[in-house]
Amino acid sequence: MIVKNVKDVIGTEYEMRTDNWVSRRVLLKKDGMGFSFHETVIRPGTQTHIHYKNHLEAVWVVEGDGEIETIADGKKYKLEPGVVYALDEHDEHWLRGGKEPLRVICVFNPPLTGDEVHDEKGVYPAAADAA
Ligand SMILES: CC(=O)NCC[C@H](N)C(=O)O
Repeated sequence: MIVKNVKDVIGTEYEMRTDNWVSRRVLLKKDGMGFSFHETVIRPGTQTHIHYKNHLEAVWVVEGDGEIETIADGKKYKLEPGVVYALDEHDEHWLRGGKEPLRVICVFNPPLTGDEVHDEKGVYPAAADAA
């Protein structure tokens, strides 16, 4: 069995920090679960273009506020604690932080290897490339 604490990821190579978000990647491909499992905090007032062409992601909002907008149809969804969204069609979207830090728990399938950040098109590389 694997038991970890997110506190042990903070400040390590598995905590990715960008201008718009910080992601603490607690379970990764190396853990052999078939998915990766992260805590992400989106900084207030930021806007991130995301298009996970190589992954499926589900997101559970636990704290804060924000918004997601799907680019194909311009639909906007308010993000608040309890909201879950799943990018089941690799949906290209804008992720916006609100007034308070937006804390979410996310799952990626296939799992991230650890150091992925969005490229200029909002994509994370496929796991084989990232390994
Ligand atoms: C919700 C979302 O996709 N935020 C960007 C970071 C991502 N959650 C990650 O953990 O790499």
